[in-house]
Amino acid sequence: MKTPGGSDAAKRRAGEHAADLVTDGDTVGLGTGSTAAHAIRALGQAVEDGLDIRGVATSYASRDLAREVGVPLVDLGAVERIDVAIDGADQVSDDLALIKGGGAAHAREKVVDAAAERFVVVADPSKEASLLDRSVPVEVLPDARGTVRRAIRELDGTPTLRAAERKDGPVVTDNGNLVLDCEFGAISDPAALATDLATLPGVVEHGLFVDLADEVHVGHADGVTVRRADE
Ligand SMILES: O=C[C@H](O)[C@H](O)[C@H](O)COP(=O)(O)O
Repeated sequence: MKTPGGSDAAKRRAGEHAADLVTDGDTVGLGTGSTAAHAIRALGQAVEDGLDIRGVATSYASRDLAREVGVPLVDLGAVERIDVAIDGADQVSDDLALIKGGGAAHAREKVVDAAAERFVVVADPSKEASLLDRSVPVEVLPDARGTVRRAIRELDGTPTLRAAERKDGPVVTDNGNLVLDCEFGAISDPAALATDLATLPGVVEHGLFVDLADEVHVGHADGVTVRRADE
């Protein structure tokens, strides 16, 4: 689930800074969420100014925004390689592990972000943490919600079915599935938890992104700081 907060100016600085990395001919992964949206808008402006790229959307929302601002799109199913992906995060740890999926887009985001030669995370300072401790979104097949809920409890997690805000009933993802937001407290070993979650039957994808981010661009009042995985 989304945590409210984070300055929009900081998100915009991060998004625009990351969009500057994109060069002519690139296939670009277009992340989902309020921070990635700033990057998509900046890319739309760059395309208007002559940049030649094609975008790969990670959700209906990023696809619609890309169309609105004039970023040419290609279907994920038609690409084998992505040059750079720009995507937001709900939380970023010191070692660049991420929690994503506040907008329930993490399944497609993970495919796109993992396929990118360069995966750039954009964030505001409210997303930074030494250890991940937010709830982990887990997308599940609708008929597996009960069995996965039980399995999450056996992993010492507390699952909550994500409810829709302007519709009765649960959130249904772009893929037609449901989301369990799973509380694990402070996650000392995200890689181990990621493996445990990935092996549960009925789990389509979870929102732990471990060893995927190449760099994180964090917007501040007076500029942008960049942290790299190889530093
Ligand atoms: O499912 C949504 C995505 O993982 C978003 O990238 C994430 O929730 C961050 O979104 P925002 O930039 O709006 O905080």
